[in-house]
Amino acid sequence: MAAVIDGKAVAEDVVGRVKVLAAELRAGTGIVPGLAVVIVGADPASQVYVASKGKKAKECGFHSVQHTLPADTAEAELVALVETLNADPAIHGILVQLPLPEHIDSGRIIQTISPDKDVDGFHFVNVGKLGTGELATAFVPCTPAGSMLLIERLRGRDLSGLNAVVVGRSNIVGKPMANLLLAANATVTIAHSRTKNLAEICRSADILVAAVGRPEMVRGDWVKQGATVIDVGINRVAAPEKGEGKTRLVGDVAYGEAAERAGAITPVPGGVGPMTIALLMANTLVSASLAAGRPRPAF
Ligand SMILES: Nc1nc(=O)c2c([nH]1)NC[C@@H]1CN(c3ccc(C(=O)N[C@@H](CCC(=O)O)C(=O)O)cc3)C=[N+]21
Repeated sequence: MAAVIDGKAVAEDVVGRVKVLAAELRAGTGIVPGLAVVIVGADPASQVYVASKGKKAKECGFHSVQHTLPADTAEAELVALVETLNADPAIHGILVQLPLPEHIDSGRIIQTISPDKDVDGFHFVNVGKLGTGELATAFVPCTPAGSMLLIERLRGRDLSGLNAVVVGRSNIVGKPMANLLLAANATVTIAHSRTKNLAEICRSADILVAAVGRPEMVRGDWVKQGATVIDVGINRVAAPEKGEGKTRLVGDVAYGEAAERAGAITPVPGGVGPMTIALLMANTLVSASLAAGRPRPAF
């Protein structure tokens, strides 16, 4: 049976370090890390995530602001808000919650965020740095960065000789995850919905990362004996066994089956999700430290 990777505990560990470093920064320079979260529209799931980001930022001793804009906000207005935040010296991290309403070009909004405040790591400058291995100065997207910290704790920082398979090719998770694994010397395959022999390719993985957004798509017999399985999926599905209209969260991996073969596996919830928020705090602390002219803290 697989060891369960306690993402919540590792996230608390990361947040604990952020708190200490934020207090040191404040004592040494008077600078308080500032995080601005922008949400457009009232999607209930998005509001829950945004609230937990604000709560965690306060817990870290950060200056935390939230801008909630109506769903019909014009693109130009959102651009103007981002430009104001870019120019605000009290703000070191800007996160515009995705997805945005259809009438707004999210690419344009992301590229408006100053690369120095792009704690999501979505700006071309940060994507390019990650792609060229300039990890020492990049902001790396929080979900892959958090997943990588979990992998590091289990398998070390050097993944030479190990096969890693990433299922999913999004700009937010799949592609940056593959780049991080490659930077750690793993042999990396990116698989996706059009891949032939998906099960067979997954079975070659010593490290299997599932980020497809399809509930329980990765089955137990896709998992190599002893593999490290990182489940990035968060899918809300009906749970009639809990009562009428009830739901539960499942990942992109069929957990019970996969746990019989994996060496270690992340649960959902309590795996990658808490790490995503912890790395957002870490990125904001890094940004504030750099703005203060201090060396970049490592996580
Ligand atoms: N610009 C942008 N950056 C993001 O990082 C971003 C975003 N937009 N849009 C939405 C997604 C989603 N996301 C999550 C973060 C934490 C949990 C999390 O903490 N989940 C917990 C609890 C889940 C629950 O109970 O609902 C867990 O997995 O244990 C989940 C999802 C960040 N996102």
